[in-house]
Amino acid sequence: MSNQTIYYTLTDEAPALATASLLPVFSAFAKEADIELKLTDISLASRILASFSDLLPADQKVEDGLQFLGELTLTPEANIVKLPNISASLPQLTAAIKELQAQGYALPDYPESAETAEAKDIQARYAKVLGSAVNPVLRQGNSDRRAPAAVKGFARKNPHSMGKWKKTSVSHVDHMRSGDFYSTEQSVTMDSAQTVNIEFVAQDGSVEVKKSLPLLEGEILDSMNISCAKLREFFEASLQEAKEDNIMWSLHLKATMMKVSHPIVFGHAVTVFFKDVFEKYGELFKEIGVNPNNGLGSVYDKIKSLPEAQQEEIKQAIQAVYSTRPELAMVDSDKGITNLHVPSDVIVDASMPAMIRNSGKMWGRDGKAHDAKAVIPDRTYARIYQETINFCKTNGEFDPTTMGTVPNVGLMAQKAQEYGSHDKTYEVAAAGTMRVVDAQGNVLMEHAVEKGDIWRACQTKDAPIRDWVKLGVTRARQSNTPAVFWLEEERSHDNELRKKVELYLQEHDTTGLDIRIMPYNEAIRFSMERIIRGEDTISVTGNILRDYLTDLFPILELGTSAKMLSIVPMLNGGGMYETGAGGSAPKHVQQLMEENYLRWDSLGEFLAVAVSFEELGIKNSNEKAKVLAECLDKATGKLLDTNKSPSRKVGGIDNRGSHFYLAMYWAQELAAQTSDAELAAKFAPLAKTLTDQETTIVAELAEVQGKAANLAGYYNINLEEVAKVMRPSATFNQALASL
Ligand SMILES: NC(=O)C1=CN([C@@H]2O[C@H](COP(=O)(O)OP(=O)(O)OC[C@H]3O[C@@H](n4cnc5c(N)ncnc54)[C@H](OP(=O)(O)O)[C@@H]3O)[C@@H](O)[C@H]2O)C=CC1
Ligand SMILES: O=C(O)CCC(=O)C(=O)O
Ligand SMILES: [Mg+2]
Repeated sequence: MSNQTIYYTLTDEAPALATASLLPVFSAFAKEADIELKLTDISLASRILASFSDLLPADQKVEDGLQFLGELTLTPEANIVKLPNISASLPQLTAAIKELQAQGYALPDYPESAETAEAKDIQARYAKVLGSAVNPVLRQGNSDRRAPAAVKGFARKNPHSMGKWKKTSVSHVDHMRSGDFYSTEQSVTMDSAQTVNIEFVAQDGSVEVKKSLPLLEGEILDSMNISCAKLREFFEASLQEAKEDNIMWSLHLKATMMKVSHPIVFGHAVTVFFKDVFEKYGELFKEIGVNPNNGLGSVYDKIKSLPEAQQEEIKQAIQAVYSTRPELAMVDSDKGITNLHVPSDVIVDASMPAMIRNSGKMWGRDGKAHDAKAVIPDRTYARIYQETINFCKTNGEFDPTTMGTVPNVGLMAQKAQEYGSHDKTYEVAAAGTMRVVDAQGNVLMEHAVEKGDIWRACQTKDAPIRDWVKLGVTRARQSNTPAVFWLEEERSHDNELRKKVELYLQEHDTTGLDIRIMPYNEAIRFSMERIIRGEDTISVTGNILRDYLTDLFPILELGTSAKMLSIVPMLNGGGMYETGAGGSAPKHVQQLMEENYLRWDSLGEFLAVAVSFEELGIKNSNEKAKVLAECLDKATGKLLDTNKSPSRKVGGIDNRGSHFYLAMYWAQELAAQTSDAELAAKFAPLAKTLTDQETTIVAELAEVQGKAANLAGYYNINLEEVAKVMRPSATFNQALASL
């Protein structure tokens, strides 16, 4: 493997479309510094194909890009630019399978239930692809996410819209008060390396070993349980309260990343909300394969197999429920898609900040925004949103022109905390006890459980914690900013973590630094009190708070988390540069298909690639790579200053136009710099051509807008076909080819 290789990921949806236009720019420039950008396909479609590769004919086999990159992350040479990918919910996974089957791949259907060995094998293969299956594998380091100074400066000068907050807003967060993960969490730190067993003890005393877990010395192991009965009671009470108070009801989960536990929670919300329907048609639904964990969409999908009259009857029964329940938040009011239709439509990290930015309102049936009860059942992290809402009610909305920033240092490496919980999460089949037993037979933790409860264990290894503390201190020192470790005395996991934080802080010179440890509510209030005074505060948090906060603050500060610099310094010395902190923006693809306009902002890619070049330059003493990086950063600054980022609507500059401007400014910077004469000479003609041809190129790009675009595939895109749509300017293409 050449050290001069950067692996650029091909993912899904909007970022994959953007790649068709942007990668040719990066590749053309990189080659002048002897850098190769290798595209590695980790899209949902390719991951499905890879996991069935042994069963596919030779011409349909694909390389397992994720496995390749996963191995690469463990080496010091790793230099990966990672774009957001779909973490597929079951409905998305089945849609992708269907598309691939239609394209001629003889893939098996997803088995709804798996009794035979063959079905079990198929299900296990698909389970590997389901949900957040990429990030936990590639993130072999902790996370450093921040808004670069140029981006923050731009947001201050060009503030995004912010919904007004009124003191009279009745929006709030509703969560369980008992029986959730928060109230049941137990945690231990292993004093020696050993294998422990997760066991289920039935009421008759029989013991079933669910799993053996090899643990390292110093590893933290947690276990916790959600009571199914209390969860359902909570949903019912919450719905009744919302109905009485005449407030919209809106569920916010992360069924994608928490791929085992949250779809089950989502399913309970669906069956409680539509209780009348599920009571009446429960047996029938079972027969036709309705899975409430896949949302109301599953009902509409599966009843298609029934006679028309019966379908109509069920549809009417669903409609009748709406009059007995509070108004339900909508995902797409024009199409009648509710918050309970598909588990991956409303994803809490992005959906709660969007609600808070929008005056605490969600969209209703009438297409208008209304105050809402935001339902986030488990209290562990839900409370930070209530605190933010309280703050906005008291102090009004945040002001992007003056507010400070909250960068994050997140514990994430080696599947830390909830990230690694999926293969240790169980929907309990019968009443009994779930317990963890050590090698000597001592019971380390145990929970009394009932049928339907959701029990899980999480692991956090010592080395990642030590690295995370170091990263927190380093960021505090480098940016001269107070850093707060968010740790809660009420959580036993955090108490174990805290001992290590206090220990490992001693390994660093912290003189002159402001480093604190605070419980979540205080930490967020402290950060927000500082933010409105224009002051910055680093949040040093566990994995889920990392995820939540790196959407929450960017969306309030910058309008989107796409503008974040997201670095993963890997434990083994390599680096992964993630683009932005958000997702793959499915809505953007819809707009491209309808009117050939892609509003995806590639700023995250620009920032990530600059750091990737810089790191490669440092590691390989490649001076040209460093010059490319410096000039790319300057070009990005200029692009912001001159307002050449994509606008939202047809007629403006879209993703492709912003790529052209980036290339033009980048070439201009390279031609003008004096540290590398060879590069300056090489890029001068390109800078001239692009500058001279600006009007022509912009016109060629604008010409295609406004008509439908055919992508020939949603999940399994053909990059050459997509390039026809995404590279419509012959003049620009020729200029790049001439390098
Ligand atoms: N790192 C990763 O791999 C991540 C992957 N995901 C995956 O992404 C998918 C969508 O998740 P979702 O929660 O809807 O979050 P997204 O971040 O994709 O979308 C939320 C909204 O943010 C705005 N947005 C996000 N990125 C950009 C960008 N680059 N340019 C302009 N606007 C942007 C868009 O708003 P508007 O419509 O107003 O333009 C978009 O509709 C899911 O499949 C999820 O699993 C999610 C998070 C991280
Ligand atoms: O892996 C995922 O599903 C989502 C990751 C995410 O949202 C994040 O890292 O911010
Ligand atoms: Mg996120």
